[in-house]
Amino acid sequence: MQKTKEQRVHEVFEKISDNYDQMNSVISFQQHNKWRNDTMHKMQVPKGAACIDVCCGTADWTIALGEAVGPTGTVVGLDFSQNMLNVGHGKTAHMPQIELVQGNAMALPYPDNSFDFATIGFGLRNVPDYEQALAEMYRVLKPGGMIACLETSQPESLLFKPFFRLYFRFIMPVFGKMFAKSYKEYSWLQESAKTFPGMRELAALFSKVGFTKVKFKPYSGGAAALHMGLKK
Ligand SMILES: C[S@@+](CC[C@H](N)C(=O)[O-])C[C@H]1O[C@@H](n2cnc3c(N)ncnc32)[C@H](O)[C@@H]1O
Repeated sequence: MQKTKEQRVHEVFEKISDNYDQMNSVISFQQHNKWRNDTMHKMQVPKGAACIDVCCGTADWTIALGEAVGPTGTVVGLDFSQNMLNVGHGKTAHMPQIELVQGNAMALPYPDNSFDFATIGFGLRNVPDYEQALAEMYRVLKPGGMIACLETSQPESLLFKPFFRLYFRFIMPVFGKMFAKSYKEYSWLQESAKTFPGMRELAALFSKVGFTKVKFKPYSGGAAALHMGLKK
């Protein structure tokens, strides 16, 4: 029987967890830290806030949120890959405000109106239904709560387009092979990036789910983009 997208993605991340952090720096040329720092600056997360970081992986964004909310706040990092979470546990043991939870982005195990901020970093393109995952984040946010999504995007400049296509098709999987001996797994990353909606299309999906004041910002020529919005 053919595997579903969800099963395939789960296998990929269970397998590459040990090398993920190192690979992430290499394939984004360290840019992912800059993108996240800029996003955190825009979010202005106050001390004491309640946050959820969906598809948290090895917990880098979860940690940034944990630092922002301080000891009086709470941050849930949620991911369906126990191996990715295990790497995250090692990095968050000294931060009691962080709880790492195994769960599915398609059905968040929290009541409506639970969080002030919901983030998803390079996770949305991996889920089987983007709209359902965004609707779940909308549901668990409190009214006035903020969503921030960092994801690969489609460069809009004609100059960049062919470069990105070549990079994703040929260069990124070779990095994968060199560092993680997982050529096949990293091919998945390029495959999912290729079919992910462009910035404007994704912004329209945010609005469709109910978010207001939807804004987006391209990073690195549109290799990635930040989308933000508020729950009514
Ligand atoms: C590319 S990693 C991103 C990790 C982290 N947010 C970061 O920026 O480094 C994508 C993560 O999404 C998780 N994931 C994919 N589909 C999921 C789902 N349906 N529910 C929960 N986690 C999921 C994977 O296990 C993986 O850890």
